[in-house]
Amino acid sequence: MNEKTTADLEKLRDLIDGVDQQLLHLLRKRLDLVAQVGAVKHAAGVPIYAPQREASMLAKRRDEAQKMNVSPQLIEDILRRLMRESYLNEKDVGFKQVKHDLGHIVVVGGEGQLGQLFTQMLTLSGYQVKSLDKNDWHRANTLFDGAGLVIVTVPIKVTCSVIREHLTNLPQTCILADLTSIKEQPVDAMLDAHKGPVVGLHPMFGPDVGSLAKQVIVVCHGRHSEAYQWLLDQIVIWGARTVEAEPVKHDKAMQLVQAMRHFSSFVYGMNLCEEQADIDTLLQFSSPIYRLELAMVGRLFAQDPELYADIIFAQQGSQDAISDYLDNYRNALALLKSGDRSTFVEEFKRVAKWFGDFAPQFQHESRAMLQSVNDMKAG
Ligand SMILES: O=C(O)C(=O)C[C@]1(C(=O)O)C=C[C@@H](O)C=C1
Repeated sequence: MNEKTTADLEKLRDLIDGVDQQLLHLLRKRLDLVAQVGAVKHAAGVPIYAPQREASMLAKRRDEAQKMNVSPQLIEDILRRLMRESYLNEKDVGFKQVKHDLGHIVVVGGEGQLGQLFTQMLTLSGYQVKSLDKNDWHRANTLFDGAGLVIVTVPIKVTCSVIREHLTNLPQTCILADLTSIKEQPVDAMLDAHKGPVVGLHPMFGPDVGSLAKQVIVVCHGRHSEAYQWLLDQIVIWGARTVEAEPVKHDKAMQLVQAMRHFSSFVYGMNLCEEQADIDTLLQFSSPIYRLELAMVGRLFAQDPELYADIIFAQQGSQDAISDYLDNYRNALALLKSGDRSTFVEEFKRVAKWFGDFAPQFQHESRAMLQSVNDMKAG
């Protein structure tokens, strides 16, 4: 059935169409300017992401919006979305190459998704990148000859054996780095296998990010940091932020942030499957928050099970973190079964106090996310 309309409504809609078309022209104009910014940044080696510029620009536009009786949040949302577009456009121009006398780079596991992403970023920055995948070991010596940087990005379960068995004869000055999501064992293995510069990296994002702007890469220093400082500078030019961490501390955090988180999403999905839940019906009755939650769980099952098995099975300590979680779940269930509502409320308050200022901050952040989930609904 056609939507109801009137002649007056259609007249107004024509005017709106005109304004939207003007907006499109303005967007084109902005994109052209951003392309020029990209070229200037490329030449000067200025990072793609400029947080101070963003903050001052957003503050000014919010202020102006307020005076024009336009919602400050509206202009902020639009500008943030536009800046996301800028990161992608500026990336296409390429990046300034920080290190010129490096020799080539070898990505071990270059055919994997993360390997491909790093190959793309390094190539866009002017480096010569060669891939070494599982069927290429027979020509490893040729590939490593003259290499200035070797990056290991193979499944976690084989990372240490690949390093210990195959990376013991790299050129002395070559930098050895890895992108594994655990750090203690791979960094130890790299330090044992190679006597030159070593650095452990953990990109805190999946390979499907369009650009590295605002993304975080954890850096675990191994040896001779002065030799690979250029790589960290290069990463910053890509728009990412580097965060230094001790491998053991990093791995402990990963047990909670990754292994336990992914495991509970896995169980959530498994439970829906066991219950033979009808996802269409669930979605129909879903508030945005439930839809978001379902999307976060569902997206897990759109990806490679081997990858998640790798992450979840990688650390012995993850089992303890998951067992603790199960204990807490059991205790909370016992409260529910006993009908002890007041203790539940007390527990709730205790945890809320522990979250402190983060609780309202997360509420604020999630509000924007939930609104975008709602915006994306069609029909
Ligand atoms: O001004 C810049 O440095 C830009 O790259 C442009 C722009 C924008 O789209 O306005 C994009 C990314 C930066 O983080 C800040 C602003």
